[in-house]
Formats: sequence, structure tokens, C-alpha cells
Amino acid sequence: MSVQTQSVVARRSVDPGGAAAIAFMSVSKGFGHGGGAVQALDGLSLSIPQGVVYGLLGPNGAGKSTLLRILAGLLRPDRGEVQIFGETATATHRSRLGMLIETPSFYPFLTAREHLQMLARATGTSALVEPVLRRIGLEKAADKAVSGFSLGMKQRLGIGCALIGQPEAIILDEPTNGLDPDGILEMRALIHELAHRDGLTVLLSSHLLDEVERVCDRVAILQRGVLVAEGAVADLLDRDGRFWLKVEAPEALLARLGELARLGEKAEPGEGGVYVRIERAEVPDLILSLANAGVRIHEAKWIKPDLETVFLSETREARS
Ligand SMILES: Nc1ncnc2c1ncn2[C@@H]1O[C@H](COP(=O)(O)OP(=O)(O)OP(=O)(O)O)[C@@H](O)[C@H]1O
Repeated sequence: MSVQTQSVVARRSVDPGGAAAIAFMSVSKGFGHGGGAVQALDGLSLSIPQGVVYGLLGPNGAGKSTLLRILAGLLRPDRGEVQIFGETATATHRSRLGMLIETPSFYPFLTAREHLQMLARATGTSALVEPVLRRIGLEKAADKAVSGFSLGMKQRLGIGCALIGQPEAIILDEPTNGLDPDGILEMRALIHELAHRDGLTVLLSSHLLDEVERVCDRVAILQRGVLVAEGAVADLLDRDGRFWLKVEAPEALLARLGELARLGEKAEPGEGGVYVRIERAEVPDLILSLANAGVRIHEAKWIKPDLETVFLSETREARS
């Protein structure tokens, strides 16, 4: 079933049951030869569903830019395939993606509106200029020369230029890099609206865990060219949660957890209590068995991890 959005800037409505917006299938890419050879991507497969904000997260050198450059057609993979809306990517398919992979360059003496009008004339989409100005939050600054724009305004105008071509997905490489706090908030709000109001798929790369956690619906964690974790951000955060029990005698509780529920290995002491690594669904039974065993619990709560905890636990093996 298709979801009709209120969008005035998107060309396609989201079809959640349809093909992935973008799919990478066993993509490999190496650079250099002999001792200096680097395997930037090593058989990476990834599927980006329609209408979501999807984050590529990874430390420097993980392969994020290489993957985006392959998607943009700037690099050829050694092996593997890229698909866009279910079809092998060609220049025509790529023209349906709006890309902001490097800081965009503009004519400093032209205004934001003039830049958009110039592009709209070429694509026959003049009717989009005003809605796009509103969408990127530049309607008040529309008639100012770009030379006076902040980096955040230039980034948003870059997205506006992509929107004039009515893309079906937007690709952003480190979209908040170098922005001031206000610029970061405005960019995050824009990304949210593009996906959740306009139904566009947004694929972005970032090395900022906090950013991905706030902005993205799904995330792929890359490490040295391979995928180490993938999923809905909420699920990844739920999966690595811990349960906190505040008690009078943490050491005694640790022993009881071993006897009662064979949770000894999953429990660790904290200040004034014990953390237990269990699934959320196991919590009611654990509380019941502790209460039946006469354990007096002063506080019990689920501790949600942040993406940094998930990231560190998923990449620990690769780092050691
Ligand atoms: N043109 C190139 N020539 C040689 N090596 C390259 C080239 N491009 C990337 N690499 C290497 O490939 C690996 C992956 O780099 P890539 O830029 O894709 O990572 P990244 O995750 O985007 O990191 P960063 O955030 O630092 O850009 C790195 O080891 C990098 O040095």
C-alpha cells in the first residue's frame, strides 16, 4: 500500500512493501597494491528501505565515503552491485537521487531564489521554487546574496538545489559537519521533514553517535569495510539495555541471581545495586522470583543504553 504524503517537493509516495530505495549487494572496493593496499569495502550488503532516515555510522576509514561515492557513480566497485528502487543503478537511476556529498559551491553574488530559479528552468520545475524555499527554511533570506550565508544556510540551499530535481532519495555525507549549534538543529529538523513529511528516503553518513541516535530511524555500523551491526535504532538500543536493581546488599543479590535465575554471568555490581543484562521480556519473572525469595528491592528500572554503548560493544572485537 502506498502512503500519500502532503509533500510538494517529492516525486514518489512511499511504498513500504516495495523494493528497497537503495541496495548494496556484496560490494567490495580496494585501493592500492601490495603492502599499501587497503580494502575499503569488503563484500558489504545493505538494504535501505523507502521513506526512512538511514544512518551510515563508523569511525574514520570505515568505508562510509567510499560507499557513498560508489552510489553516486564517482567510483566503480571491484565487485558487487548497487540497486536503486530495485534496478541496477545506471546514470538515469542516479539522476533520481539528490546528493550532497561535498560542501556545495554557489555563485556568491546570486541569491538563494536565483540559484533555485536557474536550476528549475533547466528541469522545468519552476513551480517548486517557492515550496522548496519554504521547506529549507530560507524564505526570509531568499533574496540575499549567498556570500552572506552561514555554512548551515549553504548546506540547506544545497539540499534545496537537490529538491528542485524532485529526487526520490537524498544522500548526505556528514550533513552537520562544521555547523554551529543552531545550524545543527535546523539541519536535523529539515532531515526529519524530508523523510517524515515528504516521504523521501534520506541516507546520511556520520561519525557522530549522538547525531545518528537523534536523527535516524535505522543505522548500519561499519568497521573496516564490513557491516558489524544493522537495524532500527530503537531496537539496537533496546537490545543492549540493562536492568538496574537497587538493594541493601548488592553482593548478596549477585549470589542470589546466580542461584535463582542462573544470571550470575549476566550480572555486575554497581554503586548500591546490581545491573543485569537481560531481555526486557524477562524482567517481570526476575522481579517475581526475587520478591518470592524475600529480596527487598528499593529501586528497579530499565537502563537504556546510548548508541555509543552499542557501537563500542559491536566494534569491540574488530578493535582488539
Ligand atoms: N582514493 C583513495 N585512495 C587510497 N585509499 C583510499 C581512497 N579513498 C579511501 N581510501 C581508504 O579507504 C578506507 C576507507 O575510507 P573512507 O573515506 O571510505 O572511510 P570513511 O568511513 O568515510 O572515513 P572518513 O570519515 O575518514 O572519510 C580508508 O582506509 C581510506 O584511507
